[in-house]
Amino acid sequence: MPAEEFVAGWVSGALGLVLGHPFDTIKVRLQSQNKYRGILDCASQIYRHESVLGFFKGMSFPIASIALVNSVLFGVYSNVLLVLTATPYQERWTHPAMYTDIFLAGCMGGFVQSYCLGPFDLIKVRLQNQTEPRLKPGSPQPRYRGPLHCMASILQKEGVQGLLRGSGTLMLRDTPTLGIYFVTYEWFCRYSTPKGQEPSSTTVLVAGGFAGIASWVTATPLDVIKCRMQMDGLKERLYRGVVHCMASSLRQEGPGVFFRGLTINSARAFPVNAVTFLSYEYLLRWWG
Ligand SMILES: CN(C)C(=N)NCCC[C@H](N)C(=O)O
Repeated sequence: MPAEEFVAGWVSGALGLVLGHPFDTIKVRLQSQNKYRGILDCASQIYRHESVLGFFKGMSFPIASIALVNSVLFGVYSNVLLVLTATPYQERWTHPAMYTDIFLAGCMGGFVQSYCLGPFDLIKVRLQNQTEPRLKPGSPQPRYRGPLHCMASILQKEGVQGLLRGSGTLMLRDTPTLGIYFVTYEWFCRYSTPKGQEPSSTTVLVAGGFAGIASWVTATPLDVIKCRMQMDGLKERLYRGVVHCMASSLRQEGPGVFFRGLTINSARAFPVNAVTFLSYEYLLRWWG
């Protein structure tokens, strides 16, 4: 089993994560709170009330979990593709796989990844949605003092089931969109590279960026619902399930609700996934 693919997935995911976290915080706030007028308003409110640290709320847990999550995604993807095509990584560009195999391997990676990601993502979203400034003495205490306290309070108040809140929606979001992610990446690399050659660094960067955008554009409607399901239960239970959450969000806010955070998701997706794919490819080439 090629273990390098798992390690490369971890390192590349961590680089992308740090770069993209401030965008991610703005997106989560826009999707689950109605008090912001747009991206700039949200960013300036975070900066004014919570300082630059506000953008990095909830980052420690994703950093700790990215080792598991991204290595699972890239490791499962590469190994499923290896099983489907019997072509090792080194021969990927000389014997290109069929797009259906790439899509299936990506879906599988997304499906398995979502099982590991659920509780970490829930804690991240809950922490990102806390608007209390961290360092101001005398200001109200936030509900959660940090990721471990957040996890303990969820377990205590909402039970083990509480830690899995939103996980089903996460799985629905990630399974097809990660298929789209890898297909877009491969398609762009092949389109911009002469047959049989390895793509250049610029091609890998741009292909990774577009793969990120394509996957997030298609993931945004379920991303909004996932975010709402994860915040549900904090004060009162508003939704009876995914379909009820979709229907009531649509009824109350119109179809535009499913595209909330789309611009920021796409703006974040390009640099994050450009860096992720470039470091992934380089690490694997370096290991030979
Ligand atoms: C749910 N979707 C669309 C994805 N997970 N797409 C893959 C991008 C992964 C990358 N770590 C990122 O956060 O952009």
